[in-house]
Amino acid sequence: MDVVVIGGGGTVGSTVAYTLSVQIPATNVTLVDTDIDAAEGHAIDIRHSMCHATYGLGRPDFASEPLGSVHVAEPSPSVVSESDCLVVTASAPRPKDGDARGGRLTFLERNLEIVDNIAAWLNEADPTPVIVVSNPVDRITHRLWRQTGWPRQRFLGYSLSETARIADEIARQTDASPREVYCPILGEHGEHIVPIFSRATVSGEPVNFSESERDDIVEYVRDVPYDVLKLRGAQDSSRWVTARGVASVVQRLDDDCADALVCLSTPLEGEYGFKDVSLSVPVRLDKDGVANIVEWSLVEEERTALEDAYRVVRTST
Ligand SMILES: NC(=O)C1=CN([C@@H]2O[C@H](COP(=O)(O)OP(=O)(O)OC[C@H]3O[C@@H](n4cnc5c(N)ncnc54)[C@H](O)[C@@H]3O)[C@@H](O)[C@H]2O)C=CC1
Ligand SMILES: O=C([O-])CC(=O)C(=O)O
Repeated sequence: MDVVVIGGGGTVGSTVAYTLSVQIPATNVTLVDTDIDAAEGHAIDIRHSMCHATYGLGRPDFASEPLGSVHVAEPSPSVVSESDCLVVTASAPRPKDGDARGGRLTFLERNLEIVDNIAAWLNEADPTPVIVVSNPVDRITHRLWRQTGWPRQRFLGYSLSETARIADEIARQTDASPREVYCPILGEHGEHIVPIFSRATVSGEPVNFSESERDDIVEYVRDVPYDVLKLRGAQDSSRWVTARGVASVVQRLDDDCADALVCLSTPLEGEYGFKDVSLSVPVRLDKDGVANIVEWSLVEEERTALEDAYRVVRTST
């Protein structure tokens, strides 16, 4: 599989490249970045890390598999046309107040300019599935769709770290393993997340929380990326959970795994009664991106929260 990471010289982009090299060793990754030296520095380092696999150190099974590579390239439509998917992590540096809760929105104006620049060279290329990571992800996904003119089915805004965070918190509260927890999240990647507790399960069984327990869980999910930022220093965002989630979406595109649903942000044109907005909703994926959007029936509280997310995101898109 050939994956282009636009913003690949940065924290998340380079970690996506590394994670792909471990999770799907045959992947060829191309890093595109305005800071070409940073991208080259990461490409060399990750290529060296892959040599551990060729020697079979610790993972002899890799030795017989084809190995991909990691390279840099200048932005060009041909790089994109030759790829199976794009990951967009390009971003302005985090603004001063961007490490406080709600900080994703502080990137909005500068990242809209950045994706407009990217769209200007992308739209000469053949439409390719795009996983958008740059924040605020729902608005940036929508803008990139509008500016490229590619089919909306190609656009997948990445919001799955919140699903991982809620699984971790529910596991803690119920004394279960996070692997046994399922609680999908719709809505905005931000303050207006909409956890679908009515579909939550632990070890395959429905789970009930009181209103105050639900509120505590949601507050944890809203707070924790900013706690992580502050602990590590404001320029180091949640690279590990994000990169692993993005690599898993890339893998899912490759698997053509039609039946399993995943919640990602994609442009809506009437689904859930919304249009002119991108929000996370359940989608089936195929190699071209969104195969179809699934409309779940929601309980009243979830429906109201989703409508709030729509109003907030749409007015600033
Ligand atoms: N959706 C999610 O779950 C997450 C989103 N993010 C967001 O992802 C973005 C990237 O985060 P980091 O990697 O930590 O930032 P970073 O600052 O380390 O990396 C951004 C990279 O984009 C490059 N860049 C800027 N303009 C460009 C352009 N026009 N073309 C190509 N490259 C360009 C920069 O040179 C830099 O290397 C941020 O907006 C962040 O908020 C981060 C973590 C999770
Ligand atoms: O605010 C950020 O850059 C990080 C982010 O979106 C996340 O980790 O979910």
